Amino acid sequence: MADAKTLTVPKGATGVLVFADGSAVFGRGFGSVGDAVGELCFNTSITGYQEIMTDPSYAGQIINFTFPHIGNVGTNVDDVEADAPHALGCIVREDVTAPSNFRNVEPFDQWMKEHGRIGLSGVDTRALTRMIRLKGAPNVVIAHDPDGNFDLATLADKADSWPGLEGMDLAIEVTGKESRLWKDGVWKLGHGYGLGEAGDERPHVVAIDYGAKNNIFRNLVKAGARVTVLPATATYEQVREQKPDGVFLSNGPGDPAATGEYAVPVIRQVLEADLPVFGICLGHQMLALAAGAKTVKMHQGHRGANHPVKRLSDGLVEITSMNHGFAVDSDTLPENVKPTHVSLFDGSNCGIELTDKKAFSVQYHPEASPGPQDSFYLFQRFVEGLK
Ligand SMILES: NC(=O)CC[C@H](N)C(=O)O
Repeated sequence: MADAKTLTVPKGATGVLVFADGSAVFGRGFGSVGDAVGELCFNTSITGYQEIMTDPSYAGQIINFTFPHIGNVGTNVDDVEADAPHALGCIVREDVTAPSNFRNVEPFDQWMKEHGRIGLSGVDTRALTRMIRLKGAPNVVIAHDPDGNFDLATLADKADSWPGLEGMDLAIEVTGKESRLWKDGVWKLGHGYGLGEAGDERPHVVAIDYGAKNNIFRNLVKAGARVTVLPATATYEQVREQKPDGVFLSNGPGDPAATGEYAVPVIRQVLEADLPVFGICLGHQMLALAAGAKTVKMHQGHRGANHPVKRLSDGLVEITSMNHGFAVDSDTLPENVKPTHVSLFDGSNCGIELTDKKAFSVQYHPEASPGPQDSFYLFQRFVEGLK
């Protein structure tokens, strides 16, 4: 690391990561040219970079991938969790090579450029990860310029003046603006996503989209539900108009406490009406807020595809996909909220159930994408409970 205020840009450096304290890490830029400010986090998944980059929960964040080879299978039109990438940029160890995969449609660096996302390669991503583990997730600027012209002091000031994710509501920015009927089922080689089962006899799930990953909706369809997606700002009356059999609360970016300002009152009304509820990640945090618990910002967060979680009912361990930087504070759970899952990495809360309602939620991502399939059963449990 070098001091951005005193050092010049090394020869050949076309990309840089600048920290609020003035330190900097140089490398080679790819994707879009320019700069972006956000929180730096690390993800330990070995596969699924396209799903990770398009997960709307990464809005406002820059991802440091610990796996060294990112981009080498290119990009395709299927492995997406939203229409476009939401992470602002990414940092990778090795330079992005020409894509080698039969499903490739567009090289990773070109895809990043097309969507205005900045990449930085040739960086010691393990050292960055260790730094995040020691000091917590920092606010940074990622910048790319083919001529290596960086005003490092200005970039450091930009990182310094960014307010950070705590208190930031980003769901409002990434949510779909219109209500829509969801159609796709889960992906099959040679068939794509196909259509879910037809017919209106299926239990109707109204899914509130705080920045949802598409694979959640695909899994709800696979589990036998008809899914209608409503924007994050939907009122209780709008939820009710859809005549739901159950309500799903999606994942999403930003601080749950900030997002909860408009979402939590609606969730409370849904609970009062005794509608069954299932929440994932941000949806989990907001169900907990609605029940009277509190959320906290984590030191480094959990992001990867191999996080062990213990199911408290029977001690079974699920290997899960995770992406969160806030957590439900277990010490604040009211009487009627039972913890159901706990992280085996740090003991943090990973699931709750309301004892007096048909409502449960998990902090992890049972839809995987990318990740293990141990927790698909939760979709089944929710949809079967609606019949
Ligand atoms: N994946 C998510 O829904 C993330 C929830 C929340 N934004 C967090 O970082 O904790």
